[in-house]
Amino acid sequence: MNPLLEMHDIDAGHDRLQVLWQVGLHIDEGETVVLLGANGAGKTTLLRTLVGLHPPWAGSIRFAGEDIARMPSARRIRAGIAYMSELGVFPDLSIADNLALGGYFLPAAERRAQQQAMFARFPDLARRPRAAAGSLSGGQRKMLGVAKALMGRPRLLVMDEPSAGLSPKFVDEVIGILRQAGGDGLAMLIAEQNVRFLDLADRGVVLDGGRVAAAGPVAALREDDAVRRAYFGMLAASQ
Ligand SMILES: Nc1ncnc2c1ncn2[C@@H]1O[C@H](COP(=O)(O)OP(=O)(O)OP(=O)(O)O)[C@@H](O)[C@H]1O
Repeated sequence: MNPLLEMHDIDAGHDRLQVLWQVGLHIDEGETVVLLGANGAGKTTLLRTLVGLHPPWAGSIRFAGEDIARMPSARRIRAGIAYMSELGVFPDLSIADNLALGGYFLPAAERRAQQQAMFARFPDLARRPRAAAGSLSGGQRKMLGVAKALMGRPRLLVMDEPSAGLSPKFVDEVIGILRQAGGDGLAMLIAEQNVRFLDLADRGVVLDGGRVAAAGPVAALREDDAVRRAYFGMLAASQ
């Protein structure tokens, strides 16, 4: 199968501080990949580089066969890449307006149809569509973030720490929502510190100090002693 996304030899940083060192990553159509790493490992920098919010210093990014490394963010969205930042939603805007923003590039009729489809898929959001997103519970807010990202019918959904700030109960809820969001050929890249997200994944990539420390199918990663010691032990202990 041809990869949907291929990133090769990505170097990136902030001012003169290099954060990513020759990072490579690929995702096939419909595949879910979890990007694991401790605080400061470079996960957010890598995701922002992928979606066009942070220019890489070096390296290549191909999406659906096209070189997108210098493509502006707006065109990457139109090409099928949706990004859910750690914040996810605009808390002062209504649920309906958050969804409408997610479908900003769609023709009006399609945007309305997609909004109805999201309300049907996530009934919790349909109860009070005019309520501010900030009035939702933590889990529901993530649900809205996912629905907003799905509005534009992406081929790849990129998420930065969907579990951030959530209690274990809501983490379960978010994992359930993402399970529901998958399928239909949607690929997902999820940056996380919470190893429980590996349950969702086909493959994992472990970033350590801005370098890929390990990558492979989830089962193989769980068996990798170095990875277990460095991450799973530490992360399991932090749950
Ligand atoms: N805007 C910035 N200016 C300067 N340094 C930054 C900036 N953003 C991130 N960094 C630094 O880059 C490194 C990687 O940060 P990044 O946010 O990519 O890691 P992360 O793996 O997403 O961490 P976290 O899980 O804490 O969000 C860190 O050392 C961080 O201090």
